[in-house]
Amino acid sequence: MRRPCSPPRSSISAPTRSPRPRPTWHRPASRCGSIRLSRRPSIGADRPAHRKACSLQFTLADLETIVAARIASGDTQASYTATLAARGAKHVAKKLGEEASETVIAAVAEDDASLVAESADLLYHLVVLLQVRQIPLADVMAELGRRTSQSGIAEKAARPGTPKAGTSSE
Ligand SMILES: N=c1c2ncn([C@@H]3O[C@H](COP(=O)(O)OP(=O)(O)OP(=O)(O)O)[C@@H](O)[C@H]3O)c2ncn1[C@@H]1O[C@H](COP(=O)(O)O)[C@@H](O)[C@H]1O
Repeated sequence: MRRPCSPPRSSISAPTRSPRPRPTWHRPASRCGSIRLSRRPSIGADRPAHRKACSLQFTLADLETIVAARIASGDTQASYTATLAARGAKHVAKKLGEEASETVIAAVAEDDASLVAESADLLYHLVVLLQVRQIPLADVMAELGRRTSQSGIAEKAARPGTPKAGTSSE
């Protein structure tokens, strides 16, 4: 599990009893250490995204940019993303499934910080999987955007073979 930025010393609270404490605080931009950056140009290209991350305006599109650069670098010595991608879509999908399970466990049995951390792991692995399959995140966002024209309940009711409201046996 990835660690978030450490807080300034003055804001560190007493240790919790949670087996996997995951603080949600964030360092000021100049001290942020949540994202590892290389000095090499290919990987250092995501420096603007790092600055953005540390100002709490980070987006999934920013993460996609970093992930794409790491995969393109092919640097399996320095990059977990490159290592993950090199093992192929099946392996990334398996990791995504594990992260999904950990997110579910965090949702039902752990604290908010754990759920936030597991959710970040889950989204990261999803972004890597989409990149490995060469599917732009924009395609997923477009699909989500398309769905805003209809409620989930209306969409489900419109599916062929779905019983009309009030006629279900459940
Ligand atoms: N957001 C993430 C991120 N979230 C989780 N992880 C990594 O995902 C890995 C898997 O987590 P697990 O807890 O499952 O660890 P594990 O079971 O020991 O993993 P395995 O060795 O079995 O694969 C860990 O190494 C985490 O560090 C991430 N690795 C990278 N990123 C982002 O990707 C960028 C590039 O990272 P690198 O490719 O490593 O340079 C980073 O700057 C971040 O922005």
